[in-house]
Amino acid sequence: MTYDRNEEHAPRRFDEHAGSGNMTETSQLTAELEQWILDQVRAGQPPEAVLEPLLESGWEQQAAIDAIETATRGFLEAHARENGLPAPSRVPAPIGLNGPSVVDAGDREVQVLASVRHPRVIVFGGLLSDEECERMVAFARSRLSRSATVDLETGGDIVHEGRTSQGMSFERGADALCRRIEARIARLLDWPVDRGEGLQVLRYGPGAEYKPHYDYFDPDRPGTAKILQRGGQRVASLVMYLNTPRGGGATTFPEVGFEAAAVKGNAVFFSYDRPHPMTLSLHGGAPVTAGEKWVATKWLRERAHD
Ligand SMILES: O=C(O)CCC(=O)C(=O)O
Ligand SMILES: [Fe+2]
Repeated sequence: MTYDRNEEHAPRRFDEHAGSGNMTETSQLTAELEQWILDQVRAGQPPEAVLEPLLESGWEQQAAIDAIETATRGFLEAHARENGLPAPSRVPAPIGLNGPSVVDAGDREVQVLASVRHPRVIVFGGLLSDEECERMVAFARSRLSRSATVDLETGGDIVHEGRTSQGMSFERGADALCRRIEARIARLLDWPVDRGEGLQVLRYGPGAEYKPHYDYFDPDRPGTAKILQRGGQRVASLVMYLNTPRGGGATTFPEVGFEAAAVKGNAVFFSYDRPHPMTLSLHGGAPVTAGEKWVATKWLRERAHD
């Protein structure tokens, strides 16, 4: 039995697992296929190792992903319960491995520069135009300097104000530029605009860094339950580079020795299907060694964040 539409293109690897014989005309999650998928998951195969044979057999990518999700959901939930882990959530999954090199993001074509399976990381090229980056920086910079003036006038807590002046948050849909970028991100990541938080802009001066951290909310902290009422957990992050620092400033994933270079207009996306270190989503902004670094971060939630 195979799950091909076209036997001539039957991939050998899949045939070995599935045996040979009848050919199905359409992509269907038969009981046998469901069992085969579960066998792969139980054997510890990564999702791509399950997906690829289906794609090679002629399945549409989305249909194949849906079939794998359906087949594995119950198993993964039970596995999580038995091992004391948080249950996995659905996450934005914009492309598969060895997918297209260019993705249509509606009003712009975005390049796929690099991709890692675990942690799930994708580096995008040309997500923002130079002009969009410059407008975001100009807008944020004037806000930051204004807040510094207020500090001087009030003589407020300098350390605290100094920290907050390094960042500013937009409401979602705050202005036309934010709306345009948010719509593009929603299309690129196939994740609705209303499941995104407002953009957050950060500025790192020379020597500044963001120590490795997780972006999800720690389930063990007392304040987390209240945060989760509005849209659930964070399940993915998109860090967009608004300039190219003269030195340093990469986004690092220290557990896997991977870093995304900060290049103006590019972005690094990473997802984490549960609030747990097993996602390997620990990441940080490495020290800026020369010049400054500006980023805009978009966090994606499980549900609508209204
Ligand atoms: O600046 C970076 O490269 C990382 C930023 C980040 O981790 C965040 O905004 O949560
Ligand atoms: Fe982060």
